[in-house]
Amino acid sequence: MTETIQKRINDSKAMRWTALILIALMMFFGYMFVDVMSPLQSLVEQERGWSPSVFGTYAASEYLLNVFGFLIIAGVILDKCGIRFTGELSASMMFIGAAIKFYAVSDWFPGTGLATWLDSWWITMPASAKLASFGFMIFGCGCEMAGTTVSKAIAKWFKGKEMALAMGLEMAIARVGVFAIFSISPILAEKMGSIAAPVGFCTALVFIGLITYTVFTFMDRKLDAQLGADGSNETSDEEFKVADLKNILTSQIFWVVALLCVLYYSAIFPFQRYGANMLQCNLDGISPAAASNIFRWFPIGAAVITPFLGSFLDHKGKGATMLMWGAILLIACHLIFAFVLPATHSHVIAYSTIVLLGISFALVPAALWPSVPKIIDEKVLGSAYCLIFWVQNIGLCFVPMLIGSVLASSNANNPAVIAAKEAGDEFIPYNYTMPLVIFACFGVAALILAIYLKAIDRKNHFGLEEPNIKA
Ligand SMILES: NCCCC[C@H](NC(=O)[C@@H](N)CC(=O)O)C(=O)O
Repeated sequence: MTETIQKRINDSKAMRWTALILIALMMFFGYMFVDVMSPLQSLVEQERGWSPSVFGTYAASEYLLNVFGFLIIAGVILDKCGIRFTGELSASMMFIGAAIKFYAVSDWFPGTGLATWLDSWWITMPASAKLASFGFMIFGCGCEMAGTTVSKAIAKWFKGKEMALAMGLEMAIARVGVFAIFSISPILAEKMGSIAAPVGFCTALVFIGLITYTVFTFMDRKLDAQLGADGSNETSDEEFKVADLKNILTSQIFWVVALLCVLYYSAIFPFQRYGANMLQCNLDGISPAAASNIFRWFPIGAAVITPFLGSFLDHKGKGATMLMWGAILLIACHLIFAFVLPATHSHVIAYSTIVLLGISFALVPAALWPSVPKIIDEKVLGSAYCLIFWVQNIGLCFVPMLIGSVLASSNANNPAVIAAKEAGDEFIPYNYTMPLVIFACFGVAALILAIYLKAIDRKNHFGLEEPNIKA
């Protein structure tokens, strides 16, 4: 008998890819909101009086509650209440946080009683920055919880199917969002004459994300009805217990993956903040805009390649090997930036290293996130994703501060930097060798963990090297 019977909603290609688009849109708009103010730093300083250090405090606020334990609670909520409730909760938190931040930077806020009160303490931090940081903190909790919920949702909908491709596409769509907002945000701010305009625009998009996720929950309800589950814990027959967290935290492979994740991402996201300036410092005479133009190929390159690597992983496997190659490329790129670029000032080397780094940034995320369901029991998958994010967020919160202080101390006696500062120049020609060597060291540690991961996978047969789709 050759006839195939479609049993469940996710057996239909059209339905499962529609589900993916609906949930990916929430992350697309979320990632846009995260970076909406990143290209507006000098404008925020002019309009609202945020100094660079105020801007730094505001940027760190996104991670604050997550680092102090919110992500652990988020994991429990996700495994106890399921992807529908947690997704709605996170999308709502993203919207509420975004709306608070929009109000804080809007013209309606100055002069209110709240603004006067917020201005009366910690006076170096303007009232608008305090309220915006509060909103961004709530948004950050929602966005990270959403990131893990989406991974668990994809694992549920694409189990035994194109799971890595789906996760790769979701990340690619989110990266396109970052790329898009870096171009749109300054244009909107200029055309509307206010930084509040792009923030308001992205707040509206976050609300649309809440709607698209709500539509997905109806599809997911149908899948659960077909699975015969009751909807409270959709992916497992056994009920999740908080005590199960102990099993994750005492699992060796969990720690290998979590540490690999924090080390790798600590050499990527914090580098993203300095990348354009690093290129400007090493390619004589190039403008900030020209440096950004080279640098933007990094996330967009990763976005293009990630789905292909995801598809490769689905059909051929080799997840642990991909993690190793991602770490090797990361080390090579940071060392080229540290030693070869300052010696050659070559645009060709700059471009090719950015492309190589983009390939690394595709290899590791494409292999890492779909590997988690292979090593962690389904009923604690949400908690595992959240705990990995938690460890990662600690790194993402502190590494930028480490890099900033290493950059300052390693340039304290740099004659070119001293001269530029004395002359009041806008452009300070920093030497980035030390921060880049630190990034490369993170890569070396990640590579050692990737090699170890491959070895324990071979011994314990987790299936990290095997394809997701069995022929
Ligand atoms: N469903 C998404 C999987 C994770 C994607 C990953 N993002 C993160 O790790 C975030 N925690 C980063 C952040 O905190 O900004 C990525 O590769 O973007």
